Amino acid sequence: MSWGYEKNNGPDKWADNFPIANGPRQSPIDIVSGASSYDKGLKPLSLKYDPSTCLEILNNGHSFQVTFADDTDSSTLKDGPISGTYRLKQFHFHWGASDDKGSEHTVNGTKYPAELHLVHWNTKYASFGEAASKPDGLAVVGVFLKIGGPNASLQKIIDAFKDIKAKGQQTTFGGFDPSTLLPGCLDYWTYDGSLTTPPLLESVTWIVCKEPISVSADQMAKFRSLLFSGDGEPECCMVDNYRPPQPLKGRSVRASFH
Ligand SMILES: NS(=O)(=O)c1ccc(C(=O)NCc2cccc(O)c2)cc1
Ligand SMILES: [Zn+2]
Repeated sequence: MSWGYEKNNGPDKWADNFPIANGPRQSPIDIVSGASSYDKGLKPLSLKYDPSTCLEILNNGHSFQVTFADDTDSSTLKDGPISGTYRLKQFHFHWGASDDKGSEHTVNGTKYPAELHLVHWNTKYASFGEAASKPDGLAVVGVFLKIGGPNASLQKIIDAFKDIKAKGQQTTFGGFDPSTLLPGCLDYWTYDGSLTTPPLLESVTWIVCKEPISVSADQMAKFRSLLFSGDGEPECCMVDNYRPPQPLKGRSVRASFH
């Protein structure tokens, strides 16, 4: 039985096969804004994305993800809390069965209906797979989604859902610019954490944007029409694919803003 988000294979069971689930730098966390410390040494994020590196969109049975060509430094993250150059590998989302939950990180206990993760790997290593096992190997930019007006950029992604409804389905998806999914203000919190799904590797510098982007209630409903299940299997809606906040275990959370 592989890991998932159901009662019998969900976050509370992951430690059975992945003991690092109870490790010292697990993600996500609840961000207590009053306990985060402003660090004037933190630089602004430098995100440079090339839409021509966008390759395909796929349903991997846990979320849907848009994958990028990462054989050159065309789409990169620099500065912010990191040193060196990190390449964009993919982005994906986590969301709830209803608008009152769905994000992985929370802010002062507040859950957002969804959270975007832009996943980057440190080019001091040869590949994503190698970087994923190093303490400074990955950097994930998290962006909260809140219910508001329709998001034109998200709509392009939603229009592709008909081709990736079931687990294992994928389709070409080119020319998409992920910077259209970023909020206007790139103020962020940052802390040392992990992947939020198995193998839960403790290799992620988390960069969580303070400002959410908007998504309409109808657009959120389309996310919930995707399936965890494969074609021909009993249909199981892809919802609540989020891990709850994990213990801080003494870590500090820094803020790039006052
Ligand atoms: N939700 S998350 O952004 O923390 C996240 C990002 C990427 C991954 C991921 O790539 N998992 C597959 C994987 C992990 C380690 C090494 C691999 O070769 C593949 C999982 C969770
Ligand atoms: Zn994620």
